[in-house]
Amino acid sequence: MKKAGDLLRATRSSSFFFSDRKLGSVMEDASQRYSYEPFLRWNPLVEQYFCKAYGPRNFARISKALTRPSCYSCIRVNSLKSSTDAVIEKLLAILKEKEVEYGNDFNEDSDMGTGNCSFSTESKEPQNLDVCCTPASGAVEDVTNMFNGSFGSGPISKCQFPGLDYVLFVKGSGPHTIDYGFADGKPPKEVIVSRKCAEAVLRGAQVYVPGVMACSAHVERGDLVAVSVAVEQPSVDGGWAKGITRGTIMQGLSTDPYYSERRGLYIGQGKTMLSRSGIFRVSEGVAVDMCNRVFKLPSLHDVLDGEIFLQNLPSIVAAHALDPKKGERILDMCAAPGGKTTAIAILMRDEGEIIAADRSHNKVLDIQKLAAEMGLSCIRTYKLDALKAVRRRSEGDDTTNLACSKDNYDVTVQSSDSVKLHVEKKAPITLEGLNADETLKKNVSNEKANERTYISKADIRKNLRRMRNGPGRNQCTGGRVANSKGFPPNSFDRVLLDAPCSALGLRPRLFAAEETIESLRNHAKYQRRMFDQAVQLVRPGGVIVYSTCTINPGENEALVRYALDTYKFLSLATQHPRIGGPGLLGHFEYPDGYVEEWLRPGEEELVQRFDPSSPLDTIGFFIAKFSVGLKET
Ligand SMILES: C[S@@+](CC[C@H](N)C(=O)[O-])C[C@H]1O[C@@H](n2cnc3c(N)ncnc32)[C@H](O)[C@@H]1O
Repeated sequence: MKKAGDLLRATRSSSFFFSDRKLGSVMEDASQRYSYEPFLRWNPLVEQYFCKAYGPRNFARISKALTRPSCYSCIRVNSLKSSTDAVIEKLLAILKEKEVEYGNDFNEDSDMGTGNCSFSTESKEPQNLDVCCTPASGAVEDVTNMFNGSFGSGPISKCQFPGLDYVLFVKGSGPHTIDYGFADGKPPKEVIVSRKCAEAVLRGAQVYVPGVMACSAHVERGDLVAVSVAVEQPSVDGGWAKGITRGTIMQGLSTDPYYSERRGLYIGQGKTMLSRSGIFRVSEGVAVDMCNRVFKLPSLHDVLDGEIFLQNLPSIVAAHALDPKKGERILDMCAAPGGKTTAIAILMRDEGEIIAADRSHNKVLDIQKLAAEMGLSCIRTYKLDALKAVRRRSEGDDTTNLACSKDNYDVTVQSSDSVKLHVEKKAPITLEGLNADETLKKNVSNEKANERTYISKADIRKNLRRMRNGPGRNQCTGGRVANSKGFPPNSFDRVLLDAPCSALGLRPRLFAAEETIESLRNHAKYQRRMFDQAVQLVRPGGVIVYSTCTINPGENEALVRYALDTYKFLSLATQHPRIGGPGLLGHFEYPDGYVEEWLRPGEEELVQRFDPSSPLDTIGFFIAKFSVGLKET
């Protein structure tokens, strides 16, 4: 049986692994070199584990899908502020006005040099709005069916799933073949960016100065450059290294850094906003204005503040699965930046109480900002370690206090009228992460990874501010955050645990080998401990929804198995809407003899597993919903 890695390598070999001796020669096939055909590297044991879970072919498909962005942007309309039709109209006008068609938001007046990069409808790129990205499965018809043909000839479509007509899809396109201007053996001028920068660019961002690793000699402002990415490579110590010094000059020769490794890793063409020396002299700002992208997704981050929220479809479905009712008391245990919290609040028509907690002070501020932006008043935010979310008896009723930013004296206090701050007493200065479990913290770096999908407008504004003004003291935005000591058992009608996880479902991803079998198992341990807290906090008769954005069954099906085997009063509940696929049955035996159990027959249809390679073309995501029966005393 061929392993997924073998299959991937086999597909890749014809274009990627021909002799290095040919590289740099005029004989080199430019269409192969200057293409986007990434290959996702995994830790070998992790790859084996996933091959067992999915089968090698499926895993190869999933792995491939992860290297690409979804072929559409998903938008949730704030139905308390606007109507879906009104938003469609505004978005169409915005798209037209800015000519932000499929990521080509670069026609704004520019004082750049000449270059042939400006967007026009006569561009060489296909402008056919009906051309979606090739889904990983290759089944364009399936994607069209998924949208029930509702895109028609326009770029925006309403979601056709029952109850989700306030969700909009804005079509993107790709992968596009780009002519990088390789002529007569003369290589184009180039810019190499970091992997994280490249992943952001594939999602529609520009290349910012900190993301540039290397650049051709003699690059001037206004030059057209080919942008490629330096992905981590095996290092001599057996780990992975970036292996490129920032500021390296490229000569267009095979001796350039990562020359062969960058083959097939070209993400587009752009116009430099600074000269080579400028790029490495300044610390912020746009370095390359991407004008010709491999994937074109409309850039909608900065529009219709408060009226819309860019959110992955499975996240919206997770809020629905919780089925919150007006007037209920809901806990969102790991809530920042508040995407699901605000979705829940809107489903409750802003009536009831949502406790939105996160362990990070600054991220709690982000929830506040988002709630304020969306005009939601039923959300109370707290800084709380979900591992200590159940209040111990000895801590009495003094549930919360006020934690201020580290340099509170120097910053403007930001609070919002529409976000209730439950403030009972002024607290001493609290440092972020003080409560976090140190051992687990060492092993689990999920928080950072997870941040990547959830980009709130607050984040974008914050980043823009930082670009302009620098990070500021302690990188702290300042503001008031209520510090919680936890909540009494059985005090919530419903609990959402959108757990920090390995984030191996997020797209696009160009490197996955940082996760080992051990780190994956540590994520799972962390999640179980959080789940234990959720079980105590929800009342009998209540509901728990558990979700992750990873494809790892150890953090998904195995958590469900743990929950059902540990707490006999829990049962899996049916979810509405049901859009994802079934869960995984079976088990996996680790080399150390530990057997990880997944679902048993009959349980698989009760969870939702979003496969990134399926025609839905979403991120990898998992949702389980539990009904809580009478608890043992
Ligand atoms: C997957 S993200 C949550 C995304 C959020 N639910 C949304 O939809 O916008 C996981 C969050 O868990 C938080 N987190 C990680 N460890 C935590 C802990 N021990 N207690 C509380 N929050 C934690 C992270 O700060 C991160 O914001």
